[in-house]
Amino acid sequence: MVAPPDNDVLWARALHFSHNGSPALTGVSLGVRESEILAVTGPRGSGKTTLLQCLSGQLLPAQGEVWFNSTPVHTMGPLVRERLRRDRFAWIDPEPHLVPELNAWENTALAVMMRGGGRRAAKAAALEWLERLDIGMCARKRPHALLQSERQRVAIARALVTAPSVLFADEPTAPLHRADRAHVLRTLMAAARSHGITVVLATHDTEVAALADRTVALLDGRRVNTVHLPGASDGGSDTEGRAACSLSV
Ligand SMILES: Nc1ncnc2c1ncn2[C@@H]1O[C@H](COP(=O)(O)OP(=O)(O)OP(=O)(O)O)[C@@H](O)[C@H]1O
Repeated sequence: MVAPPDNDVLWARALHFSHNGSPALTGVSLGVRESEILAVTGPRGSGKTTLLQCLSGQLLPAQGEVWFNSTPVHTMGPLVRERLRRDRFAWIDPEPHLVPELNAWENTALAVMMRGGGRRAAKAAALEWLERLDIGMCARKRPHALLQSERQRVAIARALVTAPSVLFADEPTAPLHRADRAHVLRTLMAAARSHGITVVLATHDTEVAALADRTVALLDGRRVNTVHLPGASDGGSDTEGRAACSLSV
């Protein structure tokens, strides 16, 4: 077992995964650099979600390795992986999954309290993030009283409020309208950049992928190419440089 390169916060080698015998990933390798925003693109069924689930320790690959910093994730037991996900990672689904009995700020603050944060500080951080995502006025509403797009903003606030090391976002703006989508994405990306959060973003939308530093494309569970964005700078053998990008909230 060889440890990953130092500048990769996440690193995967030759991942294979099958869902009930049908292959979803067949030999995918990639590295994600610290504070990088990486878009994983590909058509429906190409393996994007499965790749994010393997990288985040939700699924164990049948073959291959996943490393977070210098820690092997693929050899961790379920409890250690769970703790890693809770303490260092965050996840945004295409559909918001909120606790129906809790209002918007409580749903958001829950992520902080699960990491051991106090209620008062958790509430303050939650309200700040809801405000930043333009849903401060919904803070006391329960999920059933919110629009789908508002619920998704709450889910995004909940993911950002803990300033995770890595944010996995699986089609995070799928339930939003076009205008909403751009604003929420820019907020998400700007927050990630200002807090140094590494983002792995699954999307089949080229406009969304264009906001990332780098794109990795999948087709039928394999990597097919890498798009270099204008401004990518380094020229080594692995030339997937980081594009200059300035976004503000
Ligand atoms: N729980 C599951 N059970 C069986 N097959 C699955 C399951 N999840 C995914 N698959 C299959 O694995 C393959 C990869 O699916 P995956 O969801 O990772 O792709 P994707 O690129 O994220 O697709 P989408 O954009 O539709 O979410 C597909 O063929 C899919 O049908």
